[in-house]
Amino acid sequence: MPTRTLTIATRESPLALWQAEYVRGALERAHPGLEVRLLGMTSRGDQLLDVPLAKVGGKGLFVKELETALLDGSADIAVHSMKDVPMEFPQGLRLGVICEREDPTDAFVSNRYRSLGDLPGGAVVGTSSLRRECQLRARRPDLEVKFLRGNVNTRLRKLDAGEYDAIILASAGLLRLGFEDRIAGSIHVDDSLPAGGQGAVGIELRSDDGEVMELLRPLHHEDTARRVIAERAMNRRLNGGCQVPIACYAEYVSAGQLRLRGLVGRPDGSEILRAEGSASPKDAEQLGIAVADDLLEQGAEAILAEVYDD
Ligand SMILES: NCc1[nH]cc(CCC(=O)O)c1CC(=O)O
Repeated sequence: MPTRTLTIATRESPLALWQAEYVRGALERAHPGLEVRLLGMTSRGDQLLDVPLAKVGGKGLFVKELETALLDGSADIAVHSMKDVPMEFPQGLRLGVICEREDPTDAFVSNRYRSLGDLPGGAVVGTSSLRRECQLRARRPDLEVKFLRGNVNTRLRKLDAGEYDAIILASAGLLRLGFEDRIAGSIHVDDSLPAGGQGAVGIELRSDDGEVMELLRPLHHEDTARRVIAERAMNRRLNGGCQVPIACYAEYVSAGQLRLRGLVGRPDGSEILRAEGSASPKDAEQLGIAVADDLLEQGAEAILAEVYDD
């Protein structure tokens, strides 16, 4: 007899379901007798497929419905891609654990070309991420960037239909869904700095649910968490998320030192501000704030204000 049932609220895209199943498997392995079930739901971010996310406004387009399910008790935890999770949580909810990070890079995906450098002038590259777009345009102003949204499977289908010469996606999503053979190459973080939290899965729960928090604890990965904390602190200071031209990436340069790199750019690639710093992992939060402050001193605010007003 199961001693307890735990319900996971999840979006229904293939990637979201993979992540929820991953958490279900890890929880059931850690706690024999625990029965975990999935509660699938559709988010606004999944419905609004024909508009850039920067325009539909509001952060948390992918998490709001899941949070409602937590607050009304129909689910116990919500599983998220950390890069889609807003910086602040609603009253009564909190981030419980962050799981071990998958490959954090962006991937170059094409049926005809091997790398960004291999693309001829005028080639059409699909992405709707302002972060990817600004870095791409800065490096290759001769390419055409074309709008591309939809879940990972939809985006691959659009590439295969010939609408694009190449597309850029997170490596993590492709790897998780078994599409590693579609990755022509992962783009070095120097050339496409990832979004904060990219490749990491996080679990949200009710703040007062100590019992569920205890169940989640074995899934926590401290090294990943320190990196993601630094990245999110930078994003929080800049008031940005996945839908703005902000990128950041933290990595260990040694066991005792975390390095964070961040950038803010104009979507057209005409200007990119960069900053970096390092600190002890225990000071991850302050590291993120320091790198953000450096970017603000360089004029990040003006760039971000233009993007929000557009
Ligand atoms: N914004 C959508 C989204 N959220 C998380 C991932 C990929 C998986 C991850 O970063 O953990 C993706 C797709 C993509 O950017 O290609």
